Amino acid sequence: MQAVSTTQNLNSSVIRPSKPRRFHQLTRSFIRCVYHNDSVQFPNGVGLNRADWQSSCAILSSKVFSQDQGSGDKSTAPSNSDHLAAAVNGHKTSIDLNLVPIEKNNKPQPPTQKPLTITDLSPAPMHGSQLRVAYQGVPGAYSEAAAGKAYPNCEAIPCDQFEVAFQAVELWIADRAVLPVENSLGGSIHRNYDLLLRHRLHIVGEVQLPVHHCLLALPGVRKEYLARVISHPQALSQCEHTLTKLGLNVTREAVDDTAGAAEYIAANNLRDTAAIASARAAELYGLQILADGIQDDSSNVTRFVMLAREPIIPRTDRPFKTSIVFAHDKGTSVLFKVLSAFAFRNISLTKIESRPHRNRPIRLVDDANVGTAKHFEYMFYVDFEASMAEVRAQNALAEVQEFTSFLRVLGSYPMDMTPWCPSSGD
Ligand SMILES: O=C(O)C(=O)C[C@]1(C(=O)O)C=C[C@@H](O)C=C1
Repeated sequence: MQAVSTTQNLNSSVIRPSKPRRFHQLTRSFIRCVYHNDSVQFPNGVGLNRADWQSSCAILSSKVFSQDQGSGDKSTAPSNSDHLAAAVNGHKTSIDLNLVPIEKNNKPQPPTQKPLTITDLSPAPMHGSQLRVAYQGVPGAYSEAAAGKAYPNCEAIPCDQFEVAFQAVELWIADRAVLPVENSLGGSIHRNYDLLLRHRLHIVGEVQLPVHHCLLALPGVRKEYLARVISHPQALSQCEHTLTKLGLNVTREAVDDTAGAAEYIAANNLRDTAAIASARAAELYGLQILADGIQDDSSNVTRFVMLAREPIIPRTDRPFKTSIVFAHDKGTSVLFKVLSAFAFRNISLTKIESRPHRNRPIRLVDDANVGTAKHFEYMFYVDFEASMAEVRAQNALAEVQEFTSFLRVLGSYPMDMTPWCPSSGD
């Protein structure tokens, strides 16, 4: 299974990339030309004035840049300026979301497009005008569909890991990344929360995608022949009860993405294995649909965030959401105070998530009489329903800053307000 094993082998090298000397030199000259006049030009032609945005949210830059937990080791994680690195385009992709070759005789050609790996992240010329959007997985993955929903007509760039999608944007191989952060059945995708903190990309939007799973197998295979079901761990957990109800006597195996599971079955002609994946993956890899709509809940939905190198300028003429992450020195007792900064201003929280504090996971409290208490320390991620262009949001964050030792705004972005339509199978 190419995509799956590649991913696992690359894990350590991707997280700690080595930076050749030439990389730094290119980086500096490129920054000079992009940040001319202190304004940033997006590839789509939209100009941003950084001063406007920075003053409008008036946030906390010294804390923000000094205390990022994952990137604290500057020798290994790319710095902010490194992220605006040289124009690179070593990865030539050809696939269009709507233009996947499917032959008339029902013998589909599997897509030739390979997931981006760390070796593709090398400098090369700038790209053309089509927005290039990195996602994790191979064609047919839900993340690819989310990229297409977020940016219709984009060029979707498959990446073999979440981290590679982040790096693709940082290295200008892609203009945006679209990554899952939570699912209505499976919960949070913690890896991406951790990566948001470690990298310097900004959340510029969100998109919610109804996820409709199918059980796929090679043509002619019947459910009774199956010994194994493979898929992304989230997809397996989203279908857990239905698999049991179908009476399948199968082992479950996790792989990197749903469509990759379908591709693997087709490539290896596995007649005892089924994949949980989309109907589009069945079409792409020539599998049949044994069961349709096997998610445990028909309103199964995954929320994705769109990431860019620069923030968007927050507005007040439509509903906005803001995502922050913070930590504090005084244990969880501060949490109530932080949350009340929003409650007092009638700002609704839509999500709160905690992750272990990497640099300082445990706080010891010694009491001579009873011993040593060991408290876990956390990074808290909060989404709230307000734009950073609103004074109440700015005031709330100014107050939050009083209680916290670290605070970073991950992004202030338009809420996905598309009408609700549970997964229908397309
Ligand atoms: O494997 C895929 O197809 C993905 O896009 C990944 C992913 C996830 O990470 O949660 C996305 C949406 C679904 O919830 C299941 C899997």
